[in-house]
Amino acid sequence: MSRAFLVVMDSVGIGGAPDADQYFNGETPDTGANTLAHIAQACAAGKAEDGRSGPLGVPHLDALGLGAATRLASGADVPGLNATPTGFWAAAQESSRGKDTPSGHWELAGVPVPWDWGYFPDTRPAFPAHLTGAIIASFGVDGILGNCHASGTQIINELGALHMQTGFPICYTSADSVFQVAAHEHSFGLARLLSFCEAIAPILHARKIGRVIARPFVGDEASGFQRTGNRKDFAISPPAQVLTNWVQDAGRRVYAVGKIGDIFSMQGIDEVRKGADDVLMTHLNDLVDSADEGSLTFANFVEFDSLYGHRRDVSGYARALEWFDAEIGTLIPKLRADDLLLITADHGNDPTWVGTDHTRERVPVLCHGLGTGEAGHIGFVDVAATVAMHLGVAAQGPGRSFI
Ligand SMILES: O=P(O)(O)O[C@H]1O[C@H](CO)[C@@H](O)[C@H]1O
Ligand SMILES: [Mn+2]
Ligand SMILES: [Mn+2]
Repeated sequence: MSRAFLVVMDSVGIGGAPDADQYFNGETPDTGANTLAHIAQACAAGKAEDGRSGPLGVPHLDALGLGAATRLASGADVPGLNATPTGFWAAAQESSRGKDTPSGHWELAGVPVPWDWGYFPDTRPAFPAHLTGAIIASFGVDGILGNCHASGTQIINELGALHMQTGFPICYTSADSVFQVAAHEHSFGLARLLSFCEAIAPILHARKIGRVIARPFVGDEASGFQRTGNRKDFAISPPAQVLTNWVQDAGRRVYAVGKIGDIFSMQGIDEVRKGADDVLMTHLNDLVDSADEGSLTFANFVEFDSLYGHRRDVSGYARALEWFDAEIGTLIPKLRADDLLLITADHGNDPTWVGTDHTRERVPVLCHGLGTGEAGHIGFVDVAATVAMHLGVAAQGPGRSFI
């Protein structure tokens, strides 16, 4: 029985979203944002030389169709990515009204978001007084810090010391539908932070805020503060059965690598493997070696987004792409003849753009195991239908298989 490996490169957009003018970083619309093309252009111009050098080197992704998909999506110049694809590729457009991780993943898994997400205004305070009051009461603290839009790494450096003095959690949001809580793992307590976030999640979910995210950190004022790997997302459940349910209901095994379990509130998932991206790559390789016949492995590699996109770090993003590409180059030869490897993304996060938020973009769909060809422009939902078709399980919802 054939197996499928669905791999999301978090935030590796390829520009060209026709509705980008409806999405913003601050006051600036996302029109023209193009994560992959702008990184490739910066590399070719010698402007991404920190820890790497020269044109963007992603030959394995390019051979699958990354350069071709980017040119189709946006017409952009993609220096260094000039391969004639030997994979099967497409450029996918999102219909959900949201440029966040759950919206992108749910739609890739076959279910566009049927509602409008709740957001907090970019004002100070960002949270309405009655919500802040409910949160303070639920936490059993005398106040909160932050109460604004922020970049998570910046705000812990600004408020980490005050947080340790007062014991007040740092609450912040972004252009996404999120309520984030940063607190010190030792002075505040990791278990306390997690139970706190779990307790307030229903209040936020009722307002269609997609996720409450615990953001634990360590360190001190003298040496600086660092976030740890103990982040945890408390997300609204998808509104309908998704690809993972379809596969599991057909009696197949579903493996989640990285934060997929959190994104889908564990719906349809049998086994979770977590860690930093290098650890996740080891898990993915192990699953290529050992995943059950007929199974789905669904993986998310988040560090493109969390370490480099939001931080507007072009060199770092390029290094991550080059690392990922080399890893994929060693993984592909280990796949079985009837395996499908489908590599895609959930939204953009152009590190050359203004602000620190995601960017509305099309995404690449790069397939190994379907021969050579192209599907042109497709929808995110068609990814789920295609994976289901490959596995021989029934698909639901609006997606159409491109095989
Ligand atoms: O700046 P940090 O805390 O990484 O926040 C980012 O992470 C959130 C969830 O992915 C996004 O909404 C974005 O704001
Ligand atoms: Mn994402
Ligand atoms: Mn993000």
